[in-house]
Amino acid sequence: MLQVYLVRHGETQWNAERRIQGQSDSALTENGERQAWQVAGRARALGVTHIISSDLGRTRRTAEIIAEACGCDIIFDERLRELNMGVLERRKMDTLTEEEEGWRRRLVDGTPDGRIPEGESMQELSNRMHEALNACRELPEGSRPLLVSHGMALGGLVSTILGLPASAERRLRLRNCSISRVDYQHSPWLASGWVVETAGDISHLDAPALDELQR
Ligand SMILES: O=C(O)[C@H](O)COP(=O)(O)O
Repeated sequence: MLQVYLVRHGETQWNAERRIQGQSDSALTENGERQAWQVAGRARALGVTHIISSDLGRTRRTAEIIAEACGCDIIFDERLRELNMGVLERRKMDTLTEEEEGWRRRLVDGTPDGRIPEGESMQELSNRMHEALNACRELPEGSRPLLVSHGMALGGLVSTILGLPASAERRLRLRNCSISRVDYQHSPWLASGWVVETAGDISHLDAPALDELQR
């Protein structure tokens, strides 16, 4: 059985300011760095052997901290990037017009073909996330990989493994530096292929991120 750990990056400046990131970027806050060290300790205890990360700055920094704790190299994979949020990237949520908030709400509420103008749909996001996850099956026997990615990207991946539409991803609360685990297996008791073992575990963190307290 292949066990794959899924980690969302640490809290960023824009998470704390409630500014939309998508494939734009902002640095980890001090709290985000601390969260990354805490999840890194958990990853070391879990025996992680490979770290595969989105190439955006916030995931890159989180992956570097986990790699230092685990003594692994990092493979960067752009398929693990956050949803492209088109014209709304870099905008503060409380400055959106009614029309813009409507585009965002359609994504959050789970309209299957919702997309922000010039952005990506949840199905497109989920397809590339599955490709990146399936690439883990090529790693040597006994590997225990950890993917570092983003809230909507990981939410879409876990939702679709559960058989929900990719647009159901906002039904999952995947907090900064939470760990989820998915297994590739052929147990007689479970559906063949990927199954979800845990989603959104934050028991290794000593405090939730600022943006999470506001939700
Ligand atoms: O602002 C965003 O892009 C998303 O809502 C959250 O993305 P993140 O997981 O990269 O913070």
